[in-house]
Amino acid sequence: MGILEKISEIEKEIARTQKNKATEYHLGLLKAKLAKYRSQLLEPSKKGGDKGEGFDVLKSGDARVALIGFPSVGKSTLLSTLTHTHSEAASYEFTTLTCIPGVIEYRGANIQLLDLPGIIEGAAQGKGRGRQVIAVARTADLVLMMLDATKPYVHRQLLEKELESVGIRLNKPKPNIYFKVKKGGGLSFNSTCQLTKVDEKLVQMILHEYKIFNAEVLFREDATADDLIDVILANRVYLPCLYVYNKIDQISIQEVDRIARQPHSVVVSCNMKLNLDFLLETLWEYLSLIRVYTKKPGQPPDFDDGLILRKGVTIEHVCHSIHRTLAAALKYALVWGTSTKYSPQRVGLGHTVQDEDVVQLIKK
Ligand SMILES: Nc1nc2c(ncn2[C@@H]2O[C@H](COP(=O)(O)OP(=O)(O)OP(=O)(O)O)[C@@H](O)[C@H]2O)c(=O)[nH]1
Repeated sequence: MGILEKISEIEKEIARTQKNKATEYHLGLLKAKLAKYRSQLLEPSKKGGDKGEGFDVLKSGDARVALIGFPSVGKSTLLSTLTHTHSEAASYEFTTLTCIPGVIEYRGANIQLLDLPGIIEGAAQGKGRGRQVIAVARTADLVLMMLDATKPYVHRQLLEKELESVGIRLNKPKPNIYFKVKKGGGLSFNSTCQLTKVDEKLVQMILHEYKIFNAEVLFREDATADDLIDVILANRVYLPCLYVYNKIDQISIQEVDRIARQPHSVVVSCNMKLNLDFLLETLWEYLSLIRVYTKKPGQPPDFDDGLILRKGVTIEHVCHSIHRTLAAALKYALVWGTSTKYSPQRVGLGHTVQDEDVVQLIKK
């Protein structure tokens, strides 16, 4: 019997067992067993055959959100409330074993939401499956860090540290440092502003640490040594992060108010369905999604089937998202909406569209 089957057996038995004084020990034992098997699943297998089991989830939909958080913060509850994929929620820890893709359908977009197992401390060092958790997070467009509003702030710091140590940078732009390894000529070091955190010597020492002796380095901002290292390693992932504080039904209104005012933070209660609309709106905003509607000549726009795109895209992207040959065949486009001065306006491939624009494509 595989671990997953053993777990499901125990789960069934727990569900069958009535909760009372007489069954207390039995239940306790079952839960302990369950926890043991579940923690085994969290460890990397020696045979190296644990690649599957829910972690290789295909990227689908218009955007992908990695849900990250400690056990029992309410991730499963959030998933089952917002998506159509059911994930078992329970009052004990480590309910979520596999990474179950749930899809949020919002404003016509499919936002893939991945429910990852609660990260444990030290996950970045390769302990348990935390490593894979982080691998999934790296492929996401956004990290949704779920926190328990009743728990201390240190939880958030721990998670941030975990992500940080595997090279994930949250809500931080890529350091504005130009860096290029050269074949010869030593180090050419320059900056366009005053540097208060590093100097040439430090930069040189860091580079030597990576066995780089010839390079061109240009600081375009007052960056730190850590920023430089990020640029040298070049394998960092810069992701927006939304902190979602759940269980606000358990804390005072003053506390809710204080948390809600923190940057990148949304307060919710999954159980009581409080503020979930605002969470979805914020998610949409953070993912930079827009909707563009197409219209055939002489017909009303198709508002049921919009195109889901990212902020900043042009008519060319609109064409590509319909058919790859369309851009080459385009004569011009007519656009109605906030991106134009008047509606309709005749525009070319380079025109940037905005949310809710209506586009009519005229072919040559
Ligand atoms: N008071 C309160 N409890 C909540 C809320 N949301 C979830 N819970 C409870 O928190 C417990 C854990 O919820 P889950 O959704 O299983 O948490 P999880 O993060 O998926 O936990 P793991 O699967 O162990 O990682 C359950 O008993 C939920 O009923 C909420 O908004 N308020």
